[in-house]
Amino acid sequence: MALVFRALAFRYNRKTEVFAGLDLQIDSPATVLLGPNGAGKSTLMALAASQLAPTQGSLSWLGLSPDSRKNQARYRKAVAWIPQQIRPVPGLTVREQVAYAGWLKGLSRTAAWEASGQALERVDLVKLADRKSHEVSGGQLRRMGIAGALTHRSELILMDEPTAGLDPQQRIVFRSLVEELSDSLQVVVSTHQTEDLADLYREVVVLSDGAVRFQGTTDAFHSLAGGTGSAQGLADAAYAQLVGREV
Ligand SMILES: Nc1ncnc2c1ncn2[C@@H]1O[C@H](COP(=O)(O)OP(=O)(O)OP(=O)(O)O)[C@@H](O)[C@H]1O
Repeated sequence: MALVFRALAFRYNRKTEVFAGLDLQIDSPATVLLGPNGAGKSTLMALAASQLAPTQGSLSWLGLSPDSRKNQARYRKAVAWIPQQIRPVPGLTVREQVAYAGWLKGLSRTAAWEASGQALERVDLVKLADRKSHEVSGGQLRRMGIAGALTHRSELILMDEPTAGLDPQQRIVFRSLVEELSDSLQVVVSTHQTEDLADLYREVVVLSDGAVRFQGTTDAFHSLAGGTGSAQGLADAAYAQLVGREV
């Protein structure tokens, strides 16, 4: 399990350089990416998903780089991306939308339909399978996105701010899903929520101004706070120490 960025540079335009030579290797099955607004988290996720291409440098997943059309197709099959804003195809049901995700990644129609049923069970959305996908809640939409990734057996799932806007109950559902997923595949999540850090994620990466300020286990992250207290209190204190701001 290794997502590797080497001397990665990326700019949106002449004014906005987000990364200028980033080196980062993510091996852990469950990693959380923290950072203040504008740190580059979403950009890094989109690069890792091969939705954006580096200006310079390289990235790879298990040695595979999305550096040609053929490699990109293979890469995107293995690496799934759940962006902040999921835009369902209007008119499709949840089950159709999930099957569509599998079909887009090369499954036959029959295989995609079968896989969508299994994936919906895994994310606990069977009851909503026949609901129109644009009529479900934000948390359900994200689970639908994950189900899409499971249809084509992604090995790495990148989730950008998956808990933003979720109520406490939806966060609990999401949490157990991440726990379950990280037993069999690699998960990288960007978030502003430090509350379930210790229980859910084995590794923390803190990004600020396009650079890695910290990478290590959640215990090592908490110990930066240099005291005792609740896991969330320690995480908040460690974070504030690294970037001088609150999450
Ligand atoms: N499409 C774009 N065009 C130009 N600049 C962009 C674009 N998207 C992001 N940026 C800029 O790139 C930098 C990194 O943004 P990014 O969205 O990756 O940060 P982030 O850490 O995900 O922030 P947030 O926590 O607010 O989502 C910021 O300075 C942002 O203004």
